[in-house]
Amino acid sequence: MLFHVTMDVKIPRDLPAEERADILAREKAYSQDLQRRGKWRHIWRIAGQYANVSIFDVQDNAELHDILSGLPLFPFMAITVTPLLRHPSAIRDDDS
Ligand SMILES: O=C(O)CC1=CCC(=O)O1
Repeated sequence: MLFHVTMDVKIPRDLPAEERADILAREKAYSQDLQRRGKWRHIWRIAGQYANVSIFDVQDNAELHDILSGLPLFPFMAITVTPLLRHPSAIRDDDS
């Protein structure tokens, strides 16, 4: 199942710099592992915002929930999930 996910990041300004750096490093490693495993298909920065648009390819809602709630930045993000399905006019074979 494919999901479009928007993550809007809001890290508190008073979070100690060391803690912030540690969370960001863990977030990057977590994301890149999921990308290598084909679960996190796309990640795009939204221009001008500390936010991203991502496409996830997972078994079901529960797997997506587990992945998103395991994000090191999860406590500091507003997340919006939109389920996707193949459009009948799509011509690319790898879109479903
Ligand atoms: O910077 C972001 O958009 C938040 C984020 C998600 C995965 C990652 O590496 O950073």
